[in-house]
Amino acid sequence: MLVDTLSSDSALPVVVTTGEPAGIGPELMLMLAAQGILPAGTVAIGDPDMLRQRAAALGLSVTVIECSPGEYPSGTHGLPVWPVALNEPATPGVLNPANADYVLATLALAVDACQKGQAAAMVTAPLHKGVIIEGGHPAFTGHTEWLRDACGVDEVVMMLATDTALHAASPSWQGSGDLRVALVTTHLPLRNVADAITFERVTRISRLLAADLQRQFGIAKPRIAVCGLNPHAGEDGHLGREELDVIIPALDALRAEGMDILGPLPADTLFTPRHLAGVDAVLAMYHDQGLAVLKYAGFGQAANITLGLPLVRTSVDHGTALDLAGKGVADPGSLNVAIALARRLAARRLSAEI
Ligand SMILES: NC(=O)c1ccc[n+]([C@@H]2O[C@H](COP(=O)([O-])OP(=O)(O)OC[C@H]3O[C@@H](n4cnc5c(N)ncnc54)[C@H](O)[C@@H]3O)[C@@H](O)[C@H]2O)c1
Ligand SMILES: N[C@H](C(=O)O)[C@H](O)COP(=O)(O)O
Repeated sequence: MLVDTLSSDSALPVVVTTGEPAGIGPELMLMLAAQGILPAGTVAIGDPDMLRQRAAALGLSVTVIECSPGEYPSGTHGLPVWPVALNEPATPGVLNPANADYVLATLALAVDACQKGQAAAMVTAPLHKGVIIEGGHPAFTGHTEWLRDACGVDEVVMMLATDTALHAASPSWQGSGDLRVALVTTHLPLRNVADAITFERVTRISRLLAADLQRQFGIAKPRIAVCGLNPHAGEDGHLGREELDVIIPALDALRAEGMDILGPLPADTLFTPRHLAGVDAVLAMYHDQGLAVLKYAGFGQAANITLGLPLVRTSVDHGTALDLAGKGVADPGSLNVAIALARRLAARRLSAEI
């Protein structure tokens, strides 16, 4: 399991931004509500009329209950929604930059609610980075970086984790337990990755990862396995010098501080059960190095957690899936995992007062 079995006993709701309105986010939320598996105290943030139209189009029997931000009804079977109005009507599968500000407004409302103590945690359904950029936000690269700036912190860490506890019957992940993968670099072109792997960055991200594995996941002394950047972790400098010049000195410095760090290890064999045994998290150097493995192991059974924030934020392990939007066939499993994990992390924070 990712964390202990604490369930949220906070009186505060967990808020879920419904994401890109042309994507699958709105219907995944409606599907969970229609299946009756949304935990009480879950509130959606989005356009109520869009959600009603999407429910009707998909034949989902869900009563959308519009509430004022900060309020939510208890004991009802519908989907409580804090309203944010679309700028223009949304069509499933068809992106519209005019709604970029709507998507960001849903995020701002969720952050505000967490900061004001009106919500215990926030969960984000997928947004489409490209259309946010085209909608007038050229520096936008993703929720993770946007939340870092919105919360006024210097650094955050993107970590995705499988949660087989919620999918005990799934055969897809045959490793030594749940897999957690954090990233040194996130959303930047592959061409720029090597230059972004600096001593400073590797040490900062590793320290944040270890601190939040302790603080949020209750792991007293986390063991972190670190990937090399180059094939065969650089082959002693013959296949790239980043390991010798940057990563090994950074990991040596972290070990000298008392951290339990393995590596750098060749990334192609690090993700095998023998190497993962006893490891609490893998630190990958770049997005697809780590997330391809994580998603192979548990797509639909994993969640994305932003570490280093003053609030709890989880998200799905997938994107807007425009090819599936409006069809009612997308898998809501990851959204379910993300909501359950947010509740557990919020409960842990509450009990530990962290
Ligand atoms: N948490 C997030 O906000 C988040 C996460 C990942 C990607 N994205 C964004 O989503 C957009 C599309 O990205 P992409 O095409 O790389 O990835 P994607 O996850 O949207 O789609 C990749 C493939 O997975 C399938 N898929 C995705 N979610 C699924 C689900 N719930 N059930 C079944 N199949 C599913 C899609 O149909 C597609 O074939 C991009 O703008 C990307 O940046 C956002
Ligand atoms: N890197 C994430 C993934 O592949 O699932 C995704 O793009 C979401 O990132 P944000 O949470 O930063 O939007």
